[in-house]
Amino acid sequence: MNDDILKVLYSKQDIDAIIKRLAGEISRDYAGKNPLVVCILKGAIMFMTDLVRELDEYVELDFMDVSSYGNATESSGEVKVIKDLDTSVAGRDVLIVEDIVDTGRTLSYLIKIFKTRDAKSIKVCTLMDKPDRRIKTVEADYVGTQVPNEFVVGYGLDYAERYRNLPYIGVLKPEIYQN
Ligand SMILES: O=P(O)(O)OC[C@H]1O[C@H](OP(=O)(O)OP(=O)(O)O)[C@H](O)[C@@H]1O
Ligand code: HPA
Ligand SMILES: [Mg+2]
Repeated sequence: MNDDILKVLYSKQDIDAIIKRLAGEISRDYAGKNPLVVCILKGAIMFMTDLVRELDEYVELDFMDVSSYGNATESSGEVKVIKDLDTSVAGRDVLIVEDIVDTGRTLSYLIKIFKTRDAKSIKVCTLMDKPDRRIKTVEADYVGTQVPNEFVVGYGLDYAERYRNLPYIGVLKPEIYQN
């Protein structure tokens, strides 16, 4: 295990089981719909690529890069679009794929944008939900698992751009970000 990790919350096997369940629900709900799956970079990259390989239906993929955390463990409060979609969402069934919903700022911003762009439907699939920290009232339609109010890293999630490539999700030792 990486020395900076206090404890592992979800092993790769745990994550795979969560993804299989979510993929079953999504495949059932989107049968015949050809949704546009929008991966929110960078955190959701591992989750999205594993999730779509478990889906039965045709999907299209696009990517949007938004950021509010910079190199910190607290949201700056301002969400910035760093890379926009290539695809028009007008008239499309959009499935936003997120790694984590924390304060909810990122998600509420994205939903607002996609509504103004006339998406036919907007749903959200998140691997993790951290409801204790919510500032914006927003809920995902598909939730992998709820996590406690701790800063988690791995499987796409970073602290200061590190730990994204860990194959598991763990809690970072507080001394790493307190120093
Ligand atoms: O609910 P919130 O408080 O808005 O937090 C959740 C968002 O924050 C993280 O992204 P971040 O801005 O760190 O960018 P990254 O995915 O590139 O790490 C995470 O991947 C979510 O997108
Ligand atoms: O717990 C977290 N870990 C990493 N990135 C995050 N972005 C929001 N919450 C988190
Ligand atoms: Mg981040």
